[in-house]
Parts: sequence; C-alpha cells; structure tokens
Amino acid sequence: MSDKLFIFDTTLRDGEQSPGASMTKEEKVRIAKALERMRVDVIEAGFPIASSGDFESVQAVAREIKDSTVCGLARALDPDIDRAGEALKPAASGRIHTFIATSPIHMERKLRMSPDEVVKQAVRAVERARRYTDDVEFSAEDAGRSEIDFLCRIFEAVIAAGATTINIPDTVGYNVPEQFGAMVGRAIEGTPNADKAVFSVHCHNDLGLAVANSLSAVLNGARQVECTINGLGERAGNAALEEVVMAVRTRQDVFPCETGIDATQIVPGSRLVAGITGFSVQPNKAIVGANAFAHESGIHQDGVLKHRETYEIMRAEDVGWSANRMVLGKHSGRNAFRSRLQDLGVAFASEEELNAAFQRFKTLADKKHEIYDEDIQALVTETNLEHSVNERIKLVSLRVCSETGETPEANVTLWVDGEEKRGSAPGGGPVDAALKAIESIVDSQTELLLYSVNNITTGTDSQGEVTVRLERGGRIVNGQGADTDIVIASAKAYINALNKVVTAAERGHPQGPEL
Ligand SMILES: CC(=O)SCCNC(=O)CCNC(=O)[C@H](O)C(C)(C)COP(=O)(O)OP(=O)(O)OC[C@H]1O[C@@H](n2cnc3c(N)ncnc32)[C@H](O)[C@@H]1OP(=O)(O)O
Ligand SMILES: CC(C)C(=O)C(=O)O
Ligand SMILES: [Mg+2]
Repeated sequence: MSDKLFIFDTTLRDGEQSPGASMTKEEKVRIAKALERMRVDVIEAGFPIASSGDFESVQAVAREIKDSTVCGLARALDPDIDRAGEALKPAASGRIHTFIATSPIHMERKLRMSPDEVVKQAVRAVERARRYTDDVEFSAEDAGRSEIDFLCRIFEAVIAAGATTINIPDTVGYNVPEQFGAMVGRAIEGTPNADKAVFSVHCHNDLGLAVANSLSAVLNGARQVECTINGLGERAGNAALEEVVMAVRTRQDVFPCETGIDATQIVPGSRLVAGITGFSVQPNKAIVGANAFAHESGIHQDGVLKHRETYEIMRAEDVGWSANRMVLGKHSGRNAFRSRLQDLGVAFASEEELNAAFQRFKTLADKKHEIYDEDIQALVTETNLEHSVNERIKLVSLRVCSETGETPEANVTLWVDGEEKRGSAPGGGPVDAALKAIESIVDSQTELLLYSVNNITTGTDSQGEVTVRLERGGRIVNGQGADTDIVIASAKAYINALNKVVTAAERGHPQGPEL
C-alpha cells in the first residue's frame, strides 16, 4: 500500500510574507475554508506573536476549520510559543510549529549562539509547545546549508522532547534536487528514533527548484511537503502546492505515496488566492495558468481531437477547470449558472450571495457573447469581496471623454454613506482621470502603490481584471474589479480598495472614519 504524503499549506503564513500579499482576517478565513475543501492536511494560518492581527487571524481560522489541522508558527522562545498555544485554543486539531536556525552562518551571524545553545533552546521550545498540544513540529531553519551531523543531533534531541514532525527547510532556495534528496535521506537514516516523527520539507524557489527539490525529498523518505497555492511566498516563493500534488498523482509509477487532496478544488483555490492577494497567475503557469490546458497549434489540436492523451498528461477537469463546453450566455438561467459554479468548486455562504453573483452574470452576459469560466470566477470574486467589506462607497456612474490630442476628462457619481456625490477631474489618461475624479470626492489620503490589469480571457470583449494596492497610515490593502470596460474595472478596483481602507480604519474608530 502507498504511504500518505501530508500536504502542509503555508499560503497564509509564508505566502503572506511575499511583500504586498498581506491579507485581512476575513480573507484568511476564506482561503482557509478553500484549503479545507481541498482537504489540505495542515493549514499554517500565521505567526501569532507577529502582531495582534496575526494572532486574531490564527484564532479565527482555528475556530472555523474542522477538517484540517490548524498550525501557528513560533520562534524557539517562550512568549512566541505561549502566544501560538493561545491562538490555537479553539482548534479542533492544532499544531505548534517552532523553529530555530541550524546553519553555521545563521547561528553565528544572526542568532549569535553556539550550536549547543541552539540545541538546548530547540528542546526547551518543543517541551513548552507540548504543554499546549501533542502535535508539535520542529524546523531547522536554513537546514539546506546546515551540517548533516548537527541536523541529526538536533533532530534526535527534539524528537526525544516530543516533536512529531521534523521539517528540513531549504530556506534560501540554495539546494539542487539530487543533493537535497540525498541530504534528506541521510538525515532520516542518521537520526535515532526517526520513525517516531514524520519528516517534512519546506523549499524556497530562489533558483526555480522548489518543487523539484521537494519531490526529490519525497523520493528519499519525506512524507510531508510544505507548499503554497500558486507558489506564493517569501522572495521567489515556496513550492507550488498544485505542482507537487499533481506531480505525485500523475507519476504514481515514480512516487511511493499519495496525497489526500481533492484536486478539483485546485483551480478555484488558485483563483481565490490570486484575487485576494492581487498576485495574478501567469498564463503559462503549470496546472493553474490559463494556458495550462490550451492548445493553439494545429498539430496539437489535431492530436487532442483524435486522442486527448497525445498532448495532455492530466485532465483539465481533474484540477478544477470546467471541461463542460456548455456555453453560458445571456439566455442561461440560474440552474445552469449554479451547476457551472458547482463544477468550478465555488461555494456560496448564502442564497443571497448566489443571487448577487447571478445578477452580475446577467449584466455581463448582455455585454459579452460568451461567458468563460474565468469570467465567472472573476464575478464570483467580486461578489464575495462586496460581501466581505463594508461598502460605504459605491460607484453609480462613470463617464470618461478621451480624444486624440485632448486631455481625458472623467465625471463620476458615487454613493458615499448613502449620499449621492459628483466629481470630475482631468488626467494623464482615462484611468488616471477616473481615479482622480473619485479622489475629488473622497480625498482618501491614500498612496497608490500598484496598478495592474489582467485580461481574463482572450478577445476584445474580454473582461479586464484590475488590481490596485493602496497605502494609508502604514496599512496596505488590495482592491479588485472586473469589467469589459477597463476604465470601469479600474474604478471598481479603486473603490473596492477604498472600502477596505475605510473598513480597516473603522476597527479603530467605531463611528466610522472621515472619508
Ligand atoms: C524563514 C522564515 O520564514 S522565519 C519567519 C519569518 N517571518 C517573520 O519574521 C514575520 C513576523 N516577524 C515579526 O513580526 C517580527 O520579526 C517578530 C515579532 C517575530 C520579532 O520582532 P522583534 O522582537 O522586533 O525582533 P526582530 O525581528 O528585529 O529580530 C528578530 C530577533 O529574533 C531572533 N530570532 C530569529 N529567529 C529566532 C528563532 N527561531 N528562535 C529564537 N530567536 C530567534 C533574532 O536573533 C533576533 O533577536 P535579537 O533581537 O536578540 O537580535
Ligand atoms: C519557518 C521556516 C520553516 C521557513 O519558513 C523557512 O525556513 O523558510
Ligand atoms: Mg519559508
């Protein structure tokens, strides 16, 4: 019988360490629920000592998630561990993940501790974590540049102290597959009582080798892989969950283990994470990129039509793309729409949310001949966003005049706290004019850090999906909007971000902040 390969998702912790990818508590809970539907074994929800927001997010995820283990990260320090233990109290199944660096460079230059002190502190941390839970993971940070004998020594000590998972991170993405796999194999062989723990890996993608290194480790005995949706994470990111899962599943002739992942939830999960973080997925990204199952060239199309496996090693439907070619358009009804959402693995919290999405679908169908899966996912994201933020500002109408040789001019009407307000402004281009017209009304005092437009599908009637990132008082929020008119999509994204800024500020001022 094949072994179980545990999937430990760290999108909400290491993924959030991507500059600009910070998420609100509500967004983290939504992603955690998607991960639970995907049947991820462990969800690392955050680093509770990092901030009260992170503590509350881990606590909220711990409260909501029943079928996956919820994990909190802690340095090998008593206050970190106590904070993680506290945040995880509501969890049906909670894990404390404690770590300390073991490479010479980190011990000498960063921690300024001797190897003996590091072992002592690691043991103390694991023992303390065991006061809160039987499920304790220990990570040797920068294991990829650590000495193997020292790793075996510290692993033996923390297993004796009660660690049940031993993680070997390639923290700086320095390793190459053959060498990393051999290292993991040697660590397992050289650690007394290694059979009392699950060995895990956590690979970074600095050389583009995170997935390859993780898979090589699996071939050498690792039975947990730490990864993130879309490969999000510190610097160049972590191993991509979707790639690890599908490699193991597709090459069962190579891997002696199986994951428990429901792969049909992968594409919806990927879309959700991309929408919330504003980190869009490149079209040629394996598994979840828009082109991952698309065939453009004639010889390939001919082959696929004759026999799909000539050019496809996986089925699009197996990872959550809709294989159903039933066209959705303006004549489609609620049942077809609901059924397509089910195929796409999209769940709504209420009938009201479904109806809101259906209304958006009908409006879009009036403008666009054919509605693709990506369009539906975009409008679902928009519906969810509307329900998750307090909408004090709403777009009523937008008119932009743009003519060769003339300065574009925008006129906008907004509802602000139930009152209709109008504004106008010139701009460097139509989008600039539209955003300035909005600002002429709200004067938000925010700074625009990022503006990006993504074509959701092909064709000139495609929807543009816009992400904007705003900063006010050190708080950074992302806003998204989609429309067949990219100026309107931009205004929607900007207003979505402004509502988040307001919602965030309201937490500090219950009467509502000035706009
Ligand atoms: C590889 C990784 O991904 S590790 C996780 C990285 N993630 C993060 O750092 C995000 C959250 N971090 C934070 O919010 C902050 O860094 C905090 C709250 C954890 C700590 O903040 P501060 O107390 O201000 O410390 P600061 O970040 O400046 O420095 C880190 C300190 O922790 C020490 N440290 C680092 N790792 C560990 C560890 N695993 N165990 C014990 N101490 C550690 C460092 O040596 C340094 O100690 P020093 O202040 O005595 O020099
Ligand atoms: C905290 C650890 C596991 C980490 O993120 C790393 O080493 O990259
Ligand atoms: Mg990491």
